[in-house]
Amino acid sequence: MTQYKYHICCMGAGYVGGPTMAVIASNCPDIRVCVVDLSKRMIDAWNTDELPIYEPGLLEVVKSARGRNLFFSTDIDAEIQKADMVFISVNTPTKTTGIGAGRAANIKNCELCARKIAEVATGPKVVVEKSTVPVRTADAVRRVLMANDKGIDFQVLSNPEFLAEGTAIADLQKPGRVLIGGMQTDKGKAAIQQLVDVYAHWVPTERILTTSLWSSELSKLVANAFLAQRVSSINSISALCEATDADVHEVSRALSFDDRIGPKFLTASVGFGGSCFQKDVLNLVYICESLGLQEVADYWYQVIALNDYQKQRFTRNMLQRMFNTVTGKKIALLGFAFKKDTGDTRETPAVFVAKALLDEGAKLRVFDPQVSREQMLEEFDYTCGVNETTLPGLTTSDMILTMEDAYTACEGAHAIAVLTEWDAFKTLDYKRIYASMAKPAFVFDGRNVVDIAALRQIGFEVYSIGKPIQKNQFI
Ligand SMILES: NC(=O)C1=CN([C@@H]2O[C@H](COP(=O)(O)OP(=O)(O)OC[C@H]3O[C@@H](n4cnc5c(N)ncnc54)[C@H](O)[C@@H]3O)[C@@H](O)[C@H]2O)C=CC1
Ligand SMILES: O=C(O)[C@H]1O[C@H](OP(=O)(O)OP(=O)(O)OC[C@H]2O[C@@H](n3ccc(=O)[nH]c3=O)[C@H](O)[C@@H]2O)[C@H](O)[C@@H](O)[C@@H]1O
Repeated sequence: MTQYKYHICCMGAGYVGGPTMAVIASNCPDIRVCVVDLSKRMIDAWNTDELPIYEPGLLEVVKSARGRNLFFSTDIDAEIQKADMVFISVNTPTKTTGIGAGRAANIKNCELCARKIAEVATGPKVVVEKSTVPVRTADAVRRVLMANDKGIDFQVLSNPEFLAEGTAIADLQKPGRVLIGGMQTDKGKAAIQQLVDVYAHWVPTERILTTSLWSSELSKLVANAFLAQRVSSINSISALCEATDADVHEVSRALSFDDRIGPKFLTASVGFGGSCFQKDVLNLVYICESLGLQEVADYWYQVIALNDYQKQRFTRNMLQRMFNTVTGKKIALLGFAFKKDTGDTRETPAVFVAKALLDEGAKLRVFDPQVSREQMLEEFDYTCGVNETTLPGLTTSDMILTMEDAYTACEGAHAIAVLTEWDAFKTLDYKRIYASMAKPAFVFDGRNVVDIAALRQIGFEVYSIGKPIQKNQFI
């Protein structure tokens, strides 16, 4: 039987738990890592080569360690008992009801994990908050754990994750930084060191930062808020560019040469999506409001308000350019995921654009290389309440068709809306697409991926975020 130096259990086998633990296991053959989840479906999929999430390079990493020192299981109690260290990597979505609804993060799942650990543990453990949580959640986790009546010692650490979907493996293999927060007591420092030792297997120690628990928890929320703020900032400028014939790409580039600003996160878009930016900024807003810091809350809330404006602005422009009606018109949506190289659709701007078009009576033909029809319809239902019962007299198939490829999606369409920046959309045969579409044929590019000049040459009427508008094309 293999002897492991250390045992890790991770509760939550989602976008963070799965890839993070796979990378730990592949870099630490001396550590046994087991990822557990309440969802048998997720665990079963992790044990096949049809992983439950799409992430470039993930399957190779999983295969390199699965069965050696990486395991996926639903036997949560047994795996917690075996572990020296338990990561909590469960979802912390925005609350939908009760106090703080629409703002506060729901940490119910984290608390349930802490209760489960306290219930089944038979020896001391380091418990690591990997989920993104409101600042001071570690205190709640610690109190739940310490309320066990077995006299077991638990140390709680905060180790927020900074990976981005689509680049998760690269981000995990070569992280910009690993952040570990812990109590500044002897036991707390010893626990911090245990986690440092895990990451030090492959991360240079100068990139492993240690802080207090509260600084670590808060830094994660603030990092996402700063990133989201940059996207909202450049998106606000995209509206100004369209009004002045400036080009947002040129403006971004000009900014990026200033070292103090830098080149990243300056790409204007139809709006940011994903499961975290909105959730985490709203959570920051809620925390500030709860602490009576209303001006600070208002400041950060603008990041969300601008993002909503950007999504609405995109759809309003489509409507206005298409003679103020899309009723009965076929519209091809290219892309549905919230960004390229992922199949994740949580908070995707595509669903908001799609919902607004459906409200106007459009018929949607959607293509995304990584999103199934089932998942799209789930997203419509979850985010906008659109389902068979809310489309009176219609089935969802009357209004939303998912297509095999971009070409069939565009056949007979009046307009194309590019909503995810998949590389493949840059090199489509747009001449062929143009020939198959109703005329005038519109392209609304929410991701600035198409070659505007080339498409205009073919005959398309093209509108891209933050780009000079082509005036009087048909006059
Ligand atoms: N998705 C991302 O790119 C990133 C997410 N985060 C944060 O990481 C946390 C997890 O996010 P995701 O992995 O995206 O969520 P997810 O929804 O993909 O996965 C969470 C998993 O936890 C499981 N779970 C829930 N309660 C459980 C319990 N009591 N016991 C065992 N399993 C349980 C669920 O069944 C689900 O499979 C969130 O707090 C999120 O804000 C942080 C950085 C990046
Ligand atoms: O906490 C999290 O969940 C993660 O949130 C983001 O990662 P993610 O949401 O996966 O993806 P991003 O690359 O940040 O993109 C978020 C959204 O912003 C949009 N975006 C991003 C960059 C940009 O310049 N413009 C822009 O519109 C993307 O298209 C996407 O819709 C952060 O980048 C991660 O560091 C963080 O760990």
